[in-house]
Amino acid sequence: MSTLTWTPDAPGELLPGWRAADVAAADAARLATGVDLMAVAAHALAGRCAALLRERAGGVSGRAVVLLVGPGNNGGDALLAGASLRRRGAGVTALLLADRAHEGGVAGLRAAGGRVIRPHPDDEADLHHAADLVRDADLVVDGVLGIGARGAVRGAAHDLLERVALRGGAVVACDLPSGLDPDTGALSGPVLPADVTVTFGAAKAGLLLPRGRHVVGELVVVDLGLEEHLPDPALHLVRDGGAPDLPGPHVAVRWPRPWRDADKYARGVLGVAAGDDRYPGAAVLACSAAAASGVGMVRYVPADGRAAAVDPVGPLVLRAVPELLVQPLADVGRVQAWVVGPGVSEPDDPRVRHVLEEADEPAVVDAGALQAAARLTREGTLRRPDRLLLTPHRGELERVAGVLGLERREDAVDTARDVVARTGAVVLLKGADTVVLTPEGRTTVVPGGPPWLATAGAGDVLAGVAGALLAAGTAPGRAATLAAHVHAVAAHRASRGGPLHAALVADEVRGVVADALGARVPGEGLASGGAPVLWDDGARD
Ligand SMILES: NC(=O)C1=CN([C@@H]2O[C@H](COP(=O)(O)OP(=O)(O)OC[C@H]3O[C@@H](n4cnc5c(N)ncnc54)[C@H](O)[C@@H]3O)[C@@H](O)[C@H]2O)[C@@H](O)CC1
Ligand SMILES: Nc1ncnc2c1ncn2[C@@H]1O[C@H](COP(=O)(O)OP(=O)(O)O)[C@@H](O)[C@H]1O
Ligand SMILES: [K+]
Repeated sequence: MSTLTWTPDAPGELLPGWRAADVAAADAARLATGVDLMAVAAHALAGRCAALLRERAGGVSGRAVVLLVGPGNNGGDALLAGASLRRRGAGVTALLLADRAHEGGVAGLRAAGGRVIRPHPDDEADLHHAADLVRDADLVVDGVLGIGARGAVRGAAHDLLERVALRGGAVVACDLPSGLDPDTGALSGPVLPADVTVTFGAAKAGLLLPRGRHVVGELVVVDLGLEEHLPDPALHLVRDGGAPDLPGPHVAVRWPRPWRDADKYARGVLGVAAGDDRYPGAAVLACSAAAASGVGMVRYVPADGRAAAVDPVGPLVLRAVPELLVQPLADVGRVQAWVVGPGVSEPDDPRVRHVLEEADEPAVVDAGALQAAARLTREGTLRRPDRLLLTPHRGELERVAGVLGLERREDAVDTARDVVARTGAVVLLKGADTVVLTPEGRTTVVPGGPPWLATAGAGDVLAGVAGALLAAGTAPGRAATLAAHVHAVAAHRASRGGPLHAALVADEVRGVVADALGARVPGEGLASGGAPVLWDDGARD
């Protein structure tokens, strides 16, 4: 599977993505100014195809290019790019896979000397021949469907894609890989994973969402001058620092830093209400990760109101983080934020009740506290939802949605959006990639760690990192995005391509943050440079 990178090296911390309808409307507005958008799009597409041919096949002239052409303008782009490649000496064959094809495109390719074939959808020999052409090509341009796509690819294109889906040669997707839903990234039917996706005018949201991201390859966004015609983006993707184990500029700019004469209380005290006799390790992991993230102090609150002297979990936590305080619920000192739920197995744990029903500080609500948050939402008694960050994985999200009585959705991101709307809290949806959704309607996709991160306790580490950020005054939405990114980068470092366990991820967190803060922030010199930087209040999200 390819991973997504994007070119040119766009400035900024986040890559925005838009809904197909918004891009189509912007296209129309721009077309009305008299610009030949298709010519610009096809020119850029041909340029990237030529570059890929040079990289992969040693040149353009004499190389075999096959165009998969659908009924609309997407096929038109591919045909015109094919004409350009033909003029550069490539052998270009267009396979027309629908009952109609862009007329100007077909004429342009023919005029340049390209070959045009229309395989009969019911003729086995025709399809067989077409599949052979695709398999033997140095480069395939996927121009079957673009933003006009509705559902899985149908007809001859479907049958052909099914036959060639696992071919080895280079694939360039025109605007988007056909079969990928431009809004949700859902893949239906056969899809040719692309080495490069050349997308026009603006990145489509589906190219950045978890399900779509992995068939996009390198993403090239062609500037069509649409900026002034586009509304706010539907979502953003967080960029890394150039490699998965390097933190991106997002962290350098937004991670809270202590000012010069800060003290431990002002820097943020985190209460951790996690772990019990069944799951003591969750407390260790959440506290270790919080300490590694730069919190001023951790107060660990054991189960059942037990004093430190008799609680069996306290000594384990103290061994991992000697500087923390073990304080039973009745005696816990002031905190600026909470982590509640990791490793909490009793639904009636008094710590959960305290944090969700009595406390007013911001809180990360994870694992054993999620259903209680849902139940209290239903009963209308959940306190300060706008200061809560819910961190479910898919299974937990389903259960939360069930308690809330929400309609079943096919896509977990849609379910998460419904949970945000119903609870008024930020939701961080865990998975191979992480998606953060806020009540203000902001959706941020954070590229995940390696699949090795799907391991017990990894979520406890994430909760600790996010809790430290909340304690420092970072708003829940921003804390979620920062924590998920640092967690993923730390996991890449802990893994180095091989197995990891959760405690190793917590160990890497400190180095990831240090590297991010040592990095230069564009226009600001050294990120940590001299002048006091106050914990900010999240207003910049
Ligand atoms: N609008 C513009 O000005 C620009 C459009 N451009 C290109 O035009 C594309 C959009 O063109 P269109 O609106 O013609 O849409 P498409 O080229 O995506 O094709 C949509 C057509 O395919 C058919 N179709 C839809 N879903 C199907 C399915 N599941 N299986 C089989 N056939 C299906 C429908 O008949 C529909 O008319 C963009 O993706 C982009 O490549 C670019 O040239 C840039 C400028
Ligand atoms: N396939 C995967 N690839 C990468 N990261 C994953 C994958 N599956 C889960 N993760 C990440 O691993 C962590 C698992 O958290 P969680 O399910 O809460 O585990 P636990 O409850 O054992 O701590 C999350 O950060 C999640 O995003
Ligand atoms: K396409």
